[in-house]
Amino acid sequence: MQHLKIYTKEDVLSHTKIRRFETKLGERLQIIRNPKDLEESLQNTLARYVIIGVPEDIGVRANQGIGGADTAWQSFLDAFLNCQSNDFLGGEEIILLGHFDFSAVAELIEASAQSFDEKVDAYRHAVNMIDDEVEQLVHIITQNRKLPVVIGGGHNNAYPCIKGAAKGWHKSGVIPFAQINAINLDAHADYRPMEGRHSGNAFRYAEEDGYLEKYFAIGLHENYLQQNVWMDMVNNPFIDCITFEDIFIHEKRDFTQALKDATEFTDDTLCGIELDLDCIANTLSCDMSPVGVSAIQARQYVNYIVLDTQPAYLHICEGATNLMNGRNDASTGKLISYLVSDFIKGMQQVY
Ligand SMILES: N=CN[C@@H](CCC(=O)O)C(=O)O
Repeated sequence: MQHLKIYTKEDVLSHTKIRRFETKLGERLQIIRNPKDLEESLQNTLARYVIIGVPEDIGVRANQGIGGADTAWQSFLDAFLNCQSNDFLGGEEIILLGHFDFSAVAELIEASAQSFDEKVDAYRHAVNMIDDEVEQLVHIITQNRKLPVVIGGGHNNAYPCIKGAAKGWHKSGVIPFAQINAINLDAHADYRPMEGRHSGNAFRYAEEDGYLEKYFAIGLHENYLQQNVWMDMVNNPFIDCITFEDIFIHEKRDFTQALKDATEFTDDTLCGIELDLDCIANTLSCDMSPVGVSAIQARQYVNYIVLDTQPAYLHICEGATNLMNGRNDASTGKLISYLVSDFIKGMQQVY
């Protein structure tokens, strides 16, 4: 994992504003004690949740999308580390492990690719390297029975999350086969064909490679569902979905019923929890939209799914604070921070 940067206490405190008479999460959460031996550090901590950043937009660019998914991580840290440590969330139960830095790879591609097609090919090739490193880290975390909280990055990282978690939870003895389920709140199915890795085909690759058993997508926007993908999904008994239109426009099922259907469909084994921020209306993300669920509904999604499933990991992706088309919004990190704290608080209610 040559691109992984493991954080020190100083790294954490550099994002934490210390204030008298109060304690912030950044003062309480844990770091990896011995970066030279990640496994040993994970084995010797009572912390249960391991947060990692994958601030890259290589997968999005490989999908011909708008870059910028590499910009949300730092603003997430600024928000999350300055949350109050209190009875609702103390912080000791969390390890902030660090982040991957693939920026040199993206710079090299930008500088050397000669044409649009060459660039797309190079980005798709680079996603394989990201897949390998993210998978390896998720594998190590889960085989030590810790829960990865992965902040992206493009939705390409669902593939290494699923693969790494399936292998790791299997190795730990928690599941009998290296195969898990996934629930995804998203405007897009990300089940595009296997044309080279990118942010739009993580679930297809995970299924074809045998690491994803069942997949439930909630809130897909009909306008952005490719007909071939739709046909493949409806003809696959291991995949189910409900569109945004069926919930909010045609009102066939309400949001809570859709969440219940998702957890019932995937309740036979551990389940990856996926959230693409482009499904939240007006949230700065690679395929931002004026139409979508509210931030409160996204928080309800995380809380409901955690309480009603056996989580394998949490992955929040595609958020940005600065997009390559010039749009900015500094609040994305704070939104991610709410979602991460909802996940950990929810987990603590159950386990
Ligand atoms: N993860 C996002 N997937 C979408 C991207 C759409 C876009 O950026 O234009 C998809 O492949 O359809």
